[in-house]
Amino acid sequence: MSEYQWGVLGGGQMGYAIIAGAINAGVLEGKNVIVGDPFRTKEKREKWLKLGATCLTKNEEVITQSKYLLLSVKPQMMKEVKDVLANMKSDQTVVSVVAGCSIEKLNETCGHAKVVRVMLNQACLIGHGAAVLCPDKDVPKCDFEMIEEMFKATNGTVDIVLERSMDAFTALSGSGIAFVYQFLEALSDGGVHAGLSRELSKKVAVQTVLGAAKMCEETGKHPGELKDNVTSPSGTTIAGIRALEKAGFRSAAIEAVIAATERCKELS
Ligand SMILES: NC(=O)C1=CN([C@@H]2O[C@H](COP(=O)(O)OP(=O)(O)OC[C@H]3O[C@@H](n4cnc5c(N)ncnc54)[C@H](OP(=O)(O)O)[C@@H]3O)[C@@H](O)[C@H]2O)C=CC1
Ligand SMILES: O=C(O)[C@@H]1CCC=N1
Repeated sequence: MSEYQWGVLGGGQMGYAIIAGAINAGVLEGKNVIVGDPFRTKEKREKWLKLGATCLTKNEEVITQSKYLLLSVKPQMMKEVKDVLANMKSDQTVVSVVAGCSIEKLNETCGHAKVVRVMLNQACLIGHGAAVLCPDKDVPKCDFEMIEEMFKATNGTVDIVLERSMDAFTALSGSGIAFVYQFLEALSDGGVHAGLSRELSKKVAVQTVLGAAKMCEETGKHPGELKDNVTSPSGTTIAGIRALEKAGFRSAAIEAVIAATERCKELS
């Protein structure tokens, strides 16, 4: 369990998912977390207080008191926080999840701090994220191991990758979970159209997606092979697959990842 102080700059969706996930997984304690955010709503502050974290509106105080700093502001907000980040010291490490923000840019912005770029998705809240880490060359081994341990506790997969692939991972993992949510919603809409109750349709759609993902993971088989196993000649599945193909389903999914990758490049 990390006894070091973790600072968070930007206590929104992703900052909360990462820290709450680590606390839930038992690798971090709320009392070691200090969050800098405007806290414009009472609800947001209360969510963090419930974790045992300290909430501050002065980012300077968060920076001076943190060994590790989770940078989780929106890319467009980087200019608002650059003055405080410039004061960071060489014994501090910034862990940035900011889409499209390169290690070079982080080094220019974060004073003398060491830098690790991370991408993942919000399922880290429940220990099922898909994380990729990209440490800068000068990150001390012990600091990187501490960070890696935290992300291993909150993600189903953790890989160390080259920085040039970060935009694609942002699309596949960070945004990809939303594409799956859309598919899930559409699947349960289909069930409702076929006469099922909304509640039961959603429940079965969720379990179906979960089951498909588990089958891919546990059998190690190609999704295409698993699909073939389901598809009886002249059966129901091939009728549905024909409809998906007619609507350009697979191409739409590919285009979604390409569009998100391109947008990530634009953000940088
Ligand atoms: N959302 C996701 O699933 C993922 C997001 N990311 C990345 O994480 C980052 C955060 O995204 P997300 O959590 O969705 O965004 P949010 O808007 O939910 O979180 C950003 C937070 O920063 C706060 N904030 C605004 N100005 C400041 C400031 N000057 N100092 C400190 N905090 C400030 C915002 O407050 P307020 O709302 O009041 O302005 C908000 O709470 C982004 O860079 C994104 O690319 C990466 C992977 C997945
Ligand atoms: O939509 C976004 O820009 C962020 C980055 C990845 C997921 N959400």
